[in-house]
Formats: sequence, structure tokens, C-alpha cells
Amino acid sequence: MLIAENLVKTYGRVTALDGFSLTVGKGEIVGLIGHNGAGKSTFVHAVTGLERADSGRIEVAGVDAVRHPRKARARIGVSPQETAFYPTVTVAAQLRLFGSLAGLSGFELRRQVASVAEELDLGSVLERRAAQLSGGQQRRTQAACALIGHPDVLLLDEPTVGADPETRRALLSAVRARAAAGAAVVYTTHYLPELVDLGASLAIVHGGRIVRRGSQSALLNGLPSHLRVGFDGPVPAALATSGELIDGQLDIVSLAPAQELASLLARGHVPAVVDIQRPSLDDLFHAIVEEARDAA
Ligand SMILES: Nc1ncnc2c1ncn2[C@@H]1O[C@H](COP(=O)(O)OP(=O)(O)OP(=O)(O)O)[C@@H](O)[C@H]1O
Repeated sequence: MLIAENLVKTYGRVTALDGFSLTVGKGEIVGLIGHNGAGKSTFVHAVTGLERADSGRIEVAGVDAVRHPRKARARIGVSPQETAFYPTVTVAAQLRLFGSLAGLSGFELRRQVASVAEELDLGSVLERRAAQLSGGQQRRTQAACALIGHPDVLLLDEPTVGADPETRRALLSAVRARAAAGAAVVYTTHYLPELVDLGASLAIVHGGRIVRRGSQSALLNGLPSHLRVGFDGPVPAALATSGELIDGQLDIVSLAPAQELASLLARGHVPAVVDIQRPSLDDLFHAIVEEARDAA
């Protein structure tokens, strides 16, 4: 549904995209994560035609987005990082405008304005001007502008920044619903637990390119867990070299913590306290970025 191949974009001496390739299938949510300045927003801008890549190929729902940017743009819903509103225009008018840009008119336009307003709980502010909205209401309006018209591709660049828990929940649930209906979603965030909620696959950006891509479980499986065991009394001397002593407990780093525990029990060491800490997405992100830095 969305294919980007080998995108390069330079700003003077800065290479913002350096061979950026990413494919997102129908119904897939991809979490695009990377440090500040890694190239995420530049990628979003290149796909929407806001910036022109120096080279590379972009295809949106079968349309060559480099050759036919307007045609491609009509198939994309975008929620940019910076809020982009006409401050004096009401929420309803804003939604009608984005709906008509997505090709809607008449009854279908009115129907979709009402349904997206309900989905994102904007019903009570439809007649308010954008400048009079709270930060969270602005975020929801911005997302609603991206969702209206049911675009094939959704590009959401940090859509939940500054959102309260309720707004965040409404946004995440709307994104899940659109993916379930077949949209290809690129979701940029620095708040990684959101990607667990979304069941997103991951694309990790570093230095203007994707350095790792895969499902959360596949990427996390490559990382070790921590098995912590505590005993009544001191850690048995026979185990002292199996791990590190932390706060009187033994910390064993292992890709197979359950087997590690089984082996302790088989050797007759029965711990009084057992805790297995699985790696988090934060651990994964740091490990991959460290690896990419070392390789550079
Ligand atoms: N218009 C511009 N002119 C010059 N340099 C730019 C421009 N836009 C982006 N850059 C540079 O390109 C690089 C990538 O920036 P980009 O905004 O894509 O990063 P990002 O991953 O979205 O970061 P963040 O997480 O902070 O949003 C950075 O070094 C940035 O300074």
C-alpha cells in the first residue's frame, strides 16, 4: 500500500534521508521510532509531497507519488507534527474542507464529518473556532482531518503529544479501527508503550534510514531477559559466578530465563524470590541504536 525505496534528501550539508526504504502493507500499523533528527518527519514530508526527495521512489496505493504527487496526496491522511490549522475556521468547516480535499461531497461529506466527530468526541466543539480549542481538542481535530475520507494510507507524526489519557485512548482506538478497515498506517511516536497498545510492527530509524524492521515479538526475542533470584540467606557460593549480585539477589542475564530457572532447581537451588524482567521496547530501541552507532 505504501512503498518507499531508497529515499535520499539533503538540506545543504545535512543528509536527512540516506537510503530510507519502508514498505507498509494494507491493514498494517508501523511504529516509526528514532531519536530527534533521525529523519522521521522528513520521510512523512517526502511522502505527502511537502518536501521533494532528491532521489528514490514512493508509491502510494499504486500511484507513483513522485510523478503524481496530487493524485497520491488524495489517498493519504496526514496528521503533521506541528498543528496546522486555520485559526479562525470552525472545527466543522475544517473537517468539511479536509473531507472535500479527500473527494467527499454532499450527503457523504456530511455523514463522514458527523461520524469522525463522534469517533474523536468532537461533537460539542464542532462550531468552535480552532484558536479557541484546548490542546487536546486541537490534537483530536487534527487527527479527524487525517481520518476523514478513509484514506488508504495514514501518516500520523506524533499525534498524541500533549494529549491527556482520554484523548490518547480515543486516538489510539481510532487508529486501530482504521487499520482493521484496511488502512496502511505509519505512526511516529517517542512514547513507545503506545506501540504495544496498537500492536504495531516496528521500523527503527537512525541516520536517515531504517536500521531494523519487524514485529515487536521478533525484535524483542533477540534481546536477553533478567532473571532475579533471592534465597533465604545468602546466594549459594556455587552460583556466585552465574550472574551479578544486586541487593543480595542474583541477577542472571539470559535469552532463556525459564530454562535458567529450571536448571537452578534441577541443581537443588530453590529460590525464595523469583522475578523475570522481559526486555521492553525502550531496551530494544536503545540496543538497536547503540548497535547502529557502533557500526557507523
Ligand atoms: N527544512 C530543513 N532545513 C534544514 N535541515 C532540516 C530541515 N528539515 C529537517 N532538517 C534536518 O534533517 C534532519 C532530520 O530531521 P527530521 O525532522 O526529519 O527528524 P525527526 O526524526 O522527525 O526528529 P524529531 O523526533 O525531533 O521530530 C535533522 O538533522 C534536521 O535538522
